Amino acid sequence: MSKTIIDKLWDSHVVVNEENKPDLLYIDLHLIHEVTSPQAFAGLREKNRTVRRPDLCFATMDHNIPTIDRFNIKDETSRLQVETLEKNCEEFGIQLEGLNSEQQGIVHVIGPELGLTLPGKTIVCGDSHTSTHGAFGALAFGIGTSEVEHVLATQTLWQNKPKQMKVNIEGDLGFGVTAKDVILWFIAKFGTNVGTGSIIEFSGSTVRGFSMEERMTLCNMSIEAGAKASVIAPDETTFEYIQGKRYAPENQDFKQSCERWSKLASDPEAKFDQVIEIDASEIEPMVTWGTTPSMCLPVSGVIPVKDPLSTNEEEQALQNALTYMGFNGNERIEEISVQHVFIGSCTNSRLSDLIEASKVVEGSKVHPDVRAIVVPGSQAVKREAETLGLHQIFLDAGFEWRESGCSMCLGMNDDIVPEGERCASTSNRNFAGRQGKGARTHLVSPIMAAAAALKGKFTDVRSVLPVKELEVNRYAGV
Ligand SMILES: CC(C)[C@H](C(=O)O)[C@@H](O)C(=O)O
Ligand code: SF4
Repeated sequence: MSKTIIDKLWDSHVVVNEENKPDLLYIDLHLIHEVTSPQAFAGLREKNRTVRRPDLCFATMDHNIPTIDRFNIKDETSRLQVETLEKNCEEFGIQLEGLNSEQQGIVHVIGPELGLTLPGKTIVCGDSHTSTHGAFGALAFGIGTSEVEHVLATQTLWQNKPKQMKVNIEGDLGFGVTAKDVILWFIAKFGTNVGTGSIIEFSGSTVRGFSMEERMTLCNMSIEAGAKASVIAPDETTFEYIQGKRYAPENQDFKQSCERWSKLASDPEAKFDQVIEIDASEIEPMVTWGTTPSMCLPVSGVIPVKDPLSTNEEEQALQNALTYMGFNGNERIEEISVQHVFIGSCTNSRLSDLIEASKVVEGSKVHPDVRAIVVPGSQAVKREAETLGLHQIFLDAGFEWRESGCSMCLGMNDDIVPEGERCASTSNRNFAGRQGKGARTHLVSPIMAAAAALKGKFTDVRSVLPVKELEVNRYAGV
């Protein structure tokens, strides 16, 4: 029988399969961070249990940590979570990349760059953006804290098999259009529920042409389209990225792995529950204006006012979003001024993101009314960027250059957007209060964020630099 890549990944991990019951799946890699693990470890302790496979767990701290003076965690709860993770990892024998580790970083950035994230694996983490790892042809999804405890204790997880959706993206992206714009455009067009109950396979020539970092951006935000997970079939680009990574298979083992991984593709006749076709040439640089990622327009767009065709509920959602964001409707995106620019997060803090943003910034100055920060996704990204001199380009322009962490992506650490102020952010969520109480978030690509930093308002990045400067970077990563 023909199988999709999702069937292949799923079926090869089923430990128990009984009719009308969820399947018990074996988990190959369990990523852990400080926010969603404390109660899970406490649960183990209460029940006098151990961690079944500490060697398949890997922990880091990223959400709560400061990005300036990183050892000085002022918030009590944050400090407690970080200290608790340290104690738990020590007690249960789990490898932890803590604040003084050269391998520390956002969990979804370090998994791939260390070669822990590999095709064919099942990967879970108590974090919704675990979908990022699907870019490698892994079955990767976020789990809740009680499931974290279950995986720690058993290395398995009960799961109902989701529906399957194929999103096929064909053709070349226009100049200045990035993977971030593709996923924002997709959510703007099909909504935040299009993927609900499904795993998405992204396919097509556009996706094949993407670097691993671009693929990760796409899969990272599939969760904002409601999907449980997303996956991209591994290919030469994937293998090239993995080769030589710290924990990746080596030599003969690597060659054999590649042969095995090459079979992880949907069979031509395989059936999906839904298929969506996208023409990449339609996509433009995008900016969110509201409080969901689907409230999003091309940079040339105008913020909506009342839509006569909308239901009462939709009308209310629109009005609430306009009020929260401080708009009346009818404003042009390019009129919106920003006070903060954040280049970072597990969506867009990898080396290629920083390289692209630096090309926009080089030789210019941040607008005097803007505070702009660059937060590399990991210590490795930071080191690589510094070797390339990117930090100097950003610093010379007036950006702050920070230590790695989740930072301004969410209001859980010192990097907060003050009430009523606007931030052009390369992160993935823009709901009310995400970057701090009353903060107004606009999601964009790294190059659009860089352009906004220079102009003090949203601007079409395509007008900022000549074409040759902005050739999409195919750098394979650190
Ligand atoms: C803190 C964590 C549970 C959360 C998530 O699961 O996504 C965070 O990473 C986020 O992006 O909102
Ligand atoms: S960078 Fe943002 S989205 Fe990613 S894990 Fe951290 S908080 Fe979640």
